[in-house]
Amino acid sequence: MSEATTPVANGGSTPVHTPGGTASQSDRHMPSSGSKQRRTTINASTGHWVLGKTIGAGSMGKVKLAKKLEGGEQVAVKIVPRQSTDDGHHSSRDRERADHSKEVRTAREAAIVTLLDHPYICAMRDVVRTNHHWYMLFEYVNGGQMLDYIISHGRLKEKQARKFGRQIASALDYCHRNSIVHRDLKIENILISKTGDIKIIDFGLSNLFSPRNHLKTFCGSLYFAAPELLQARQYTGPEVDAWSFGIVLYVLVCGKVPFDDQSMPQLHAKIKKGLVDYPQWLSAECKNLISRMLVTDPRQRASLHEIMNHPWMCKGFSGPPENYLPRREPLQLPLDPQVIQGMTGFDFGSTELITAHLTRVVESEEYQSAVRATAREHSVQAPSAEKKRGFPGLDFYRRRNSSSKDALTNPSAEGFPQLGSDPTNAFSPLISVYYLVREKQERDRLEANPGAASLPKSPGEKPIKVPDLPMPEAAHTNDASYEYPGEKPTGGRSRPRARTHGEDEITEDMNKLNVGSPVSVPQSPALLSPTPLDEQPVKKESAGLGILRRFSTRRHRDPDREKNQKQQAPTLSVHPPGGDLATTPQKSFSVRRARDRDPPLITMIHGGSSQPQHSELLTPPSTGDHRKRLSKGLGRSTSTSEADWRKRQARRGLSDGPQSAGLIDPPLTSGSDRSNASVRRGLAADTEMRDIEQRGTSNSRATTLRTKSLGHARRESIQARRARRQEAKEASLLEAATDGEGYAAGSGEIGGAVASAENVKPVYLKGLFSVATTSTKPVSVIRKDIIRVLKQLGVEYTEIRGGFSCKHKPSIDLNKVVDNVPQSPEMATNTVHTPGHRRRISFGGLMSGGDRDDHGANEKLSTPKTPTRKMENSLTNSDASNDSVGAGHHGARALGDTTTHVQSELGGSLILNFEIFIVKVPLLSLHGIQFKRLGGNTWQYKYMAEKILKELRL
Ligand SMILES: Nc1ncnc2c1ncn2[C@@H]1O[C@H](COP(=O)(O)OP(=O)(O)OP(=O)(O)O)[C@@H](O)[C@H]1O
Repeated sequence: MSEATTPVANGGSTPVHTPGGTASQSDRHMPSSGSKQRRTTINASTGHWVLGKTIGAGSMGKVKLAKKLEGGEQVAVKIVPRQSTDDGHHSSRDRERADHSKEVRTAREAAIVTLLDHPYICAMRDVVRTNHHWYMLFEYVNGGQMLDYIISHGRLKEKQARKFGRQIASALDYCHRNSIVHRDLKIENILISKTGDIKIIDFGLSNLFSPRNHLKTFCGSLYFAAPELLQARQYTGPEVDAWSFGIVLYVLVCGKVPFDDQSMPQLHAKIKKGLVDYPQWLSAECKNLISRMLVTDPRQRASLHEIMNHPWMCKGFSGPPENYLPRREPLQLPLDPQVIQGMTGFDFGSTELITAHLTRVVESEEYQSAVRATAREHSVQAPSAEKKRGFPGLDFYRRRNSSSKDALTNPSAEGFPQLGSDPTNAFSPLISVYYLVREKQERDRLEANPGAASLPKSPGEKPIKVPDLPMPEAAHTNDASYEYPGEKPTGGRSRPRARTHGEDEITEDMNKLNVGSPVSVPQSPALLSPTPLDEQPVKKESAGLGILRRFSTRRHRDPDREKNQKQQAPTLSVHPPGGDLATTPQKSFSVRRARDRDPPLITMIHGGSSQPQHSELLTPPSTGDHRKRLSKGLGRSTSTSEADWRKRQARRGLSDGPQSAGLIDPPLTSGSDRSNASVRRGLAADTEMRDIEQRGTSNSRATTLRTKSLGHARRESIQARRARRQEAKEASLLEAATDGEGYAAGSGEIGGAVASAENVKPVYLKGLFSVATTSTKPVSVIRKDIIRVLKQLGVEYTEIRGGFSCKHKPSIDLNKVVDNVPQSPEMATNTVHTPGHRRRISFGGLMSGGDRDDHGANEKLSTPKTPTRKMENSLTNSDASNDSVGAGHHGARALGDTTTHVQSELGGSLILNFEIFIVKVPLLSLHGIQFKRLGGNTWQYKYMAEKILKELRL
């Protein structure tokens, strides 16, 4: 039913509330009932946005590009359907529960992210909730995913990894000091901006934490999940992010995940044991840091503070990364009622309750003694720099940083300030949110009136008018928990992502503080009232499978539930992207629906023991000087992101921003990274070659790669002049062809689109290319090569502006083979029906639907017994997918074996949708190719990208 025909509270006559303002009411005039029209515009408080092409998809929904009518600003819109469309597969109760869970998670993500202001966290611009959807408008991050980066480059040099690592640390520290834990940090949730800086996305599993309480929701992706999660232990919060960060760092520097196994139980066991294999090329410092992060005992694990101060992190920099926390003073009474008003979207209860409880916290002896202690500390140290980092002690840095030996041996807690001891940082969620709301209001105020003075110093000042954040109707039940009740049900996501074995039960801080009774909070934040938008519910689309999501033990753990799941699971099908622009009045958008409507046939790519498997596939070709040269932008000390952020801050007049001298990463001066570079390069190259040989991708590949890395530079020097001449010619043409975001005139699908330089999109990603992805060949040759390789690999493609829209689809209907599949998925081998190429390609477990213990022969066609199961290797909410797990059904003890469910979505995950763009690398006389995954399994995608690159021989 279209939204226009669904009577909703507040209908079109009531202003739509958003965190950023009030949306316009024009949506109420959208087409009426039964219309198949899909939304093409969004009216939000920030303006009118025209939806463009789909740029990503996850388990919550799809992400589309949108352009502002006024001014052309672009944003990424995460479109989250509010009603599950798993018709016939779930009982209505299950569906309701799932929808409710999804609702509160989305509301929480919106509520949290809208308050954050950090250069390395993807900012939310606006949010609109309609009858059927949430539209979350984020800043558009157009540099691709970190995953793509790793695929193109393989493992990173430590210096490059350090840059990213510092940015991740900065963002996490900022979150943690605001009482927010991300809980789903993984390589896929790290995007790269056009300036080469990271942006963390997807706070859908984030939550508030209290240093004095515990969470117990089991969520995240298995490969990145901390051992305590697998053991169903309660946790405070930051420590699980620290573990995930350790995994991410390992992936960055090693090009593979540290814990991997085809067998789910084995994988669980490996994670719990925490035995990590460190490649020999890794520096001792890097190894030490990762080993401090991947400590199975969370109490012994490095805190963010230790991580940020670790010698490896600080190498070449003047100190730990900046965390961009604004300067804060301890709270004093009276509280600002306007700020309190802004906290009502946060599940803390009414304004009266919030005021009462916050007052109690501020008056509590614990808070007051923390204030006194902090004041004492600050009085004996240089205040500004340390405070800006949120760290209390300068001598502490000196101590930790003065001796790498010290830092390498001491446990995390020793000598480090503990979260919760600083009245301005993570003392309690209530206090953190108070600061965040106040700072957000201040930013809004300064944006609206750039000349305005900074924060009002007293609550007596005239309050700033901010929009209300009313609760959604579905969310007015609650208890004294910071964890939304929606933690219980899993969430009706098209692909459940949040996995939990329990519900967090954080008792309100005041209990622990002895200042009063627990806060009674309403259920979930409501950011918006519904507005009558007419639209087709966005259908599910498979994409964004976690890098780790490919296993499941569920069917082996509980046959009954397995059967149940099979019955309930959606049939194998690929849904068209419902939100695409079939009816858009904006002719300027791309229409790319056909690829998603194709039948759910699977092209079975071959597997074989000789083929690369999972994480090993991440190991890249070796790189040479050429790559080094190309990559030199990565070590920039002050990123454009930071610069942008600073500019914003400066505009706002927030002098306490990150612009403080000395706090920003200085230019890299240390030669230590370079000193052993050649040795390490050699080692790395050798190791890579060994890897390549071991995994059987053929010696010729190794040779090719090695030759390429050396030969490419030579070739380039010869061809450089010619290319430069070409470049000048092309430059004028490029400008006109840069709109590769779906706003191109006409359909956006153009024959022979990249036949000439005219359609080549220049990218300013210097440093984000490697030998494997760049070439001095003319565009026309690259285009022909790509077409040749795509045909050779049986990839369907359509030429689009600047590149190719590709689909690699199954050629076998899994429904027909479902009963014949062997149990063993991990050595899945399938036959590729590609003309002239019978290849053996292993999905490396991506087809896994069961564990290894009962697997069959390697060469068998291996697909999950239940084709509709997801192959994700994510952890599943106890309530997710209507499967209770953990204590409720199997007992927490058995969590390791029972809580990770098969969540197959074969149809979606085996159909790869991706794009290849031929791009121009400015100044370097090169063209590069960029991959972008739109949907399908990560590993399959990774393999395909590697395969194409290899065959292209750029
Ligand atoms: N701000 C953005 N700019 C550009 N692309 C984005 C942005 N946000 C998301 N995407 C793309 O959309 C994909 C899905 O986004 P996101 O991870 O937020 O969705 P999700 O449904 O929560 O995913 P998951 O299944 O991992 O939980 C991302 O992997 C990315 O490719």
